[in-house]
Amino acid sequence: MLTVTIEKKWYAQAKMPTLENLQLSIADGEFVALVGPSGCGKSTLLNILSGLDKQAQFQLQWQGQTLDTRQRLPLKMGFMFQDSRLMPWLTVLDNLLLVLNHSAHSRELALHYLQAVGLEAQAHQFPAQLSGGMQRRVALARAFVVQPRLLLMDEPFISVDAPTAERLRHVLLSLWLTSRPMVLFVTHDLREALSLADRVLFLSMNPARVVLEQPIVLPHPRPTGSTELLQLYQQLLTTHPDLLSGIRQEERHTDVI
Ligand SMILES: Nc1ncnc2c1ncn2[C@@H]1O[C@H](COP(=O)(O)OP(=O)(O)OP(=O)(O)O)[C@@H](O)[C@H]1O
Repeated sequence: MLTVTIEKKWYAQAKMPTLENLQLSIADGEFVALVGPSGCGKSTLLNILSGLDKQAQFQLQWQGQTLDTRQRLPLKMGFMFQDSRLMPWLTVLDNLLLVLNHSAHSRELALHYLQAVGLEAQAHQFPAQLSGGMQRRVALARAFVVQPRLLLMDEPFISVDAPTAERLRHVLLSLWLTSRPMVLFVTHDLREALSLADRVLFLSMNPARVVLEQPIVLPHPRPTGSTELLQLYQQLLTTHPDLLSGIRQEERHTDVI
């Protein structure tokens, strides 16, 4: 179990803290989705966990032990961001080898993950030769090839069309079910959160706190258009209309785009 307690994160020019007294836990092998309105601090939270942001006051506990937050989290971590962030001058295979530091068996491992995302045949192509959806699959392979214990995902399927996003979620789930890292998955899209996660955490606006925690017990696969998932979605909107209104507006905005 990983527990993070953020006492305070206050950006220099801000009128109030972005995060305050925010606590969340992720069990070993658990997939947790984090939803909340734009600007509430989701990326800030991932930056703190990843070690990019060293200015926050926070505490980490891993397996009951308090960790020294001046050091990086002693867990192998993987990341996936809103854009695929592939190196354009490297082939698909070399993009994966880069994060493996060309260690022993790294080529074999990289090819294994490219096969897992259905891109073995594209190993020697460059990112620009691939579609946007394929580039996201390379980014997924790169996130998993390091065999992370904790995977931080910041809206990784934003701005791809709905069928491609559905396929990417399917690939993500098959990778996750094989190796079961802890996942913290940020999204604006409540249906996406419900389709992937074991548990969904809802954040309030600044200072952001976890205001609702929803376990999801539906079996996988859970397509975003399935009756069970839509029922759960509607039920949440009916039970927590105020809380979810900010998120729903953003979903509508995304639909329009
Ligand atoms: N480097 C920074 N300096 C000052 N303020 C910042 C900085 N980064 C983020 N902020 C502010 O902190 C708040 C939270 O930003 P953050 O990007 O974490 O939100 P978010 O929930 O991830 O938003 P979105 O869903 O739109 O990506 C926002 O008000 C933002 O303007």
